[in-house]
Amino acid sequence: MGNEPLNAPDLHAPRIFRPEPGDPGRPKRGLDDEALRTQATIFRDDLLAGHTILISGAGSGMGKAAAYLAARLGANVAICGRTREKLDGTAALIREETGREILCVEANIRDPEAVETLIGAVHDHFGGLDTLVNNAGGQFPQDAIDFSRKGWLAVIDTNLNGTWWMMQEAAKRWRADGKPGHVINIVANVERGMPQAAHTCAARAGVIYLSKTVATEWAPHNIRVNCIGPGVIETEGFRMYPEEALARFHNANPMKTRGNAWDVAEAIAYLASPAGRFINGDLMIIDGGQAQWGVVWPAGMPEYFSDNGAA
Ligand SMILES: CCCCCCCCCCC/C=C/C(=O)SCCNC(=O)CCNC(=O)[C@H](O)C(C)(C)COP(=O)(O)OP(=O)(O)OC[C@H]1O[C@@H](n2cnc3c(N)ncnc32)[C@H](O)[C@@H]1OP(=O)(O)O
Ligand SMILES: NC(=O)C1=CN([C@@H]2O[C@H](COP(=O)(O)OP(=O)(O)OC[C@H]3O[C@@H](n4cnc5c(N)ncnc54)[C@H](OP(=O)(O)O)[C@@H]3O)[C@@H](O)[C@H]2O)C=CC1
Repeated sequence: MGNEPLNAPDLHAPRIFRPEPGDPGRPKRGLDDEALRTQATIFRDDLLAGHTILISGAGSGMGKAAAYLAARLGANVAICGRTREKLDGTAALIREETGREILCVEANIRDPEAVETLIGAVHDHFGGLDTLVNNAGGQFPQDAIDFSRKGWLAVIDTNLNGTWWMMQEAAKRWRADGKPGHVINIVANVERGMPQAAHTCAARAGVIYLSKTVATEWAPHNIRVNCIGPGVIETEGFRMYPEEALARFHNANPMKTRGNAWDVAEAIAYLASPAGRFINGDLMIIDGGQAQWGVVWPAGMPEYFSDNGAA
């Protein structure tokens, strides 16, 4: 697979991709319900019995897979997102496969009052919360120089502020109740930066160091805080990227492959289980080695980089 530039090498031409509503003519991506139903797991059936887990953005992708796996392992599951039908889809899958009911709350994590209500609803419904998974988030691919102010703010507000409102609110409740707690923040592999994803890179780096900091501050309250940094994981979220770019996403890592939502769901289950009890302030990278090698230009590679700089 070559690394030809996707766009004409005009340094002044803005690279913009906006998916059409409904994605006409585009393939569905990620693990569908059928695929989720048939995933095997190494974990025992009752691993998370009695454990309450709240997963944001669980109407699709990694959040949905994580919610489904947690329910299979016996957890009390609460999920949130902005779109009711997507949340209902996750609840229906879980009901059909496990017979368990989950709590679905329509909430925008950018709204701190909605977040306060959400955390309260989980406590009211299940009598507490053990693990919060901040998975909701996203971005669009664009050269940073062309970001609109609104676009920059949307990505920062979702991925940094939204994550913070959730973790702070959960921690306040844990402190008030004198209960232990655990936060898992889904970020991204930002170690080498991310061309055409600078907004999310800034937000995720913020979350990683926020997490490392409060992992210490909140240790006296028995609250652990960890991050998971996925590399290129094929999900419904790939609709944000043009097909020509997606055809090259495997070049992001030396395994030359894409991960899937189950890879991340199993890592979440591991961290939430008793096996994770001494893991705190960590960043678990699940990226097939992207931190060491690989290149992706999700909005099109500028000609300047097209020979890949290989010696
Ligand atoms: C070393 C190797 C590194 C490799 C790096 C590779 C990088 C590729 C990453 C691949 C791996 C990551 C994959 C994923 O994360 S997949 C999951 C993605 N899922 C999503 O992104 C879905 C959620 N995303 C969103 O909801 C939106 O993107 C957003 C976060 C912006 C949500 O904001 P909001 O709900 O407010 O959305 P709006 O549509 O109203 O947009 C607000 C403004 O944002 C600007 N905007 C939005 N879309 C685009 C676009 N496609 N291009 C340019 N600008 C955009 C715009 O200003 C919007 O306002 P207007 O509509 O009024 O103009
Ligand atoms: N897939 C990948 O390769 C990678 C993904 N990530 C990150 O992992 C997380 C999961 O991604 P993935 O499963 O791939 O993508 P998806 O787009 O499938 O999932 C993101 C979910 O977040 C929800 N969401 C977005 N904004 C908000 C908001 N303001 N409030 C509440 N919910 C919101 C969306 O639902 P709705 O729009 O209905 O609210 C959606 O269900 C994201 O943060 C993503 O950026 C990081 C690195 C790589």
